[in-house]
Amino acid sequence: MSAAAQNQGAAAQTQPRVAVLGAGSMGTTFAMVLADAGCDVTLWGRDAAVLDAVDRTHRNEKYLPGIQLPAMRGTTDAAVALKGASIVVVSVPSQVSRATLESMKDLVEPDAVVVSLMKGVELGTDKRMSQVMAEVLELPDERVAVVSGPNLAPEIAARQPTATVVASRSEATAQLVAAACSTGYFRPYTNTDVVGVELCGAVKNIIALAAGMAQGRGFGWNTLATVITRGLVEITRLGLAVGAEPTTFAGLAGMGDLMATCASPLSRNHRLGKHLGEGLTLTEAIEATGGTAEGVKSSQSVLELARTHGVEMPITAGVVAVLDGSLPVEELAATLLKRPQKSEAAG
Ligand SMILES: NC(=O)C1=CN([C@@H]2O[C@H](COP(=O)(O)OP(=O)(O)OC[C@H]3O[C@@H](n4cnc5c(N)ncnc54)[C@H](O)[C@@H]3O)[C@@H](O)[C@H]2O)C=CC1
Ligand SMILES: O=C(CO)COP(=O)(O)O
Repeated sequence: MSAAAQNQGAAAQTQPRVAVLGAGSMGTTFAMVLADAGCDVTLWGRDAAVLDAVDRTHRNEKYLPGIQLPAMRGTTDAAVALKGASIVVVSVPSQVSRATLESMKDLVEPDAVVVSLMKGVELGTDKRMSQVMAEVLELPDERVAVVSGPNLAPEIAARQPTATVVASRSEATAQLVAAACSTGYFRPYTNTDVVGVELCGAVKNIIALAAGMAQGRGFGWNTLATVITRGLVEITRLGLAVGAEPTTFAGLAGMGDLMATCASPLSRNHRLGKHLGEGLTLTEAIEATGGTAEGVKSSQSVLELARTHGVEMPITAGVVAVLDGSLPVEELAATLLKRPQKSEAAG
């Protein structure tokens, strides 16, 4: 089926101009979704060879090998990408989002809606990505949105069906972004719970590291199901403490993304955890995994955030301890299982 035939988005009628910042696997994939949905897309990144190929041949062999992209522009010039863009999508690694946005803040159109695809929490400030974007670009709530869900980039790039959540405090903004990225294979649902949707996306990466570690140790489905289920309890506990809506956790951004990321070897966080479980050092595991595994750094900021709010997150604390070398990975399961007995109803 052609991209045009797949397009079911209202965006096709309006052709919003969209800048996507970050030409890695997710930035390029979401640029593809937007273009398939009828948007006029410019992808920005730092690597001239990558962006030149995107511009001329509509391919990004470095991050999406074998995928033919729809027509879009590629550039390393942020001014070119941002000029006239009514929607700006940010998809760089979370820990460089502030510096990236600082360098472009004067180029963003004054009424543009800014959308985060990033699933991390900033080290040092413990801020979610929408908070970083709003702070740097001085955005009101109605110009901020986040997209999060079970969205492994290689599967979306193959145009396999999935759904996602577009969250904004403004329902109108969520609807605008959802219309811009709605295709025959990508179905966005709207939500106004930005805090919950964003935290689910960041914390599931840490739980996926733990799931990968379990797999690397040779444990099977019972262990995986336990990590996923108790991981969701941790996500819910932190989310509720910082003001998220209870219904978000069972949704696509919560349970949906947790399942995809914990179960799939396509997840970098899962793979990195597995390498650690198999006995690689952190440096070796990062090297062997490739790409951005947000949970490595965000585990520290999420644990900080949890401590600030008096929330217990034992899996996250265990992952942090394995990553900083204070807990051997072989001892993670025993450390978690020997904690004092408690009622499941206590959450
Ligand atoms: N890959 C996936 O399946 C999904 C990723 N995400 C999120 O998307 C965000 C981006 O991840 P990916 O695209 O997957 O990562 P990636 O590792 O594929 O690409 C990262 C991109 O950021 C660029 N970059 C690195 N440092 C930079 C800097 N200082 N300034 C500007 N650009 C810089 C790299 O050159 C590369 O183009 C992450 O927060 C991730 O959690 C969300 C959903 C799915
Ligand atoms: O967020 C993702 C899927 O929804 C991608 O997970 P990884 O960042 O672990 O690859």
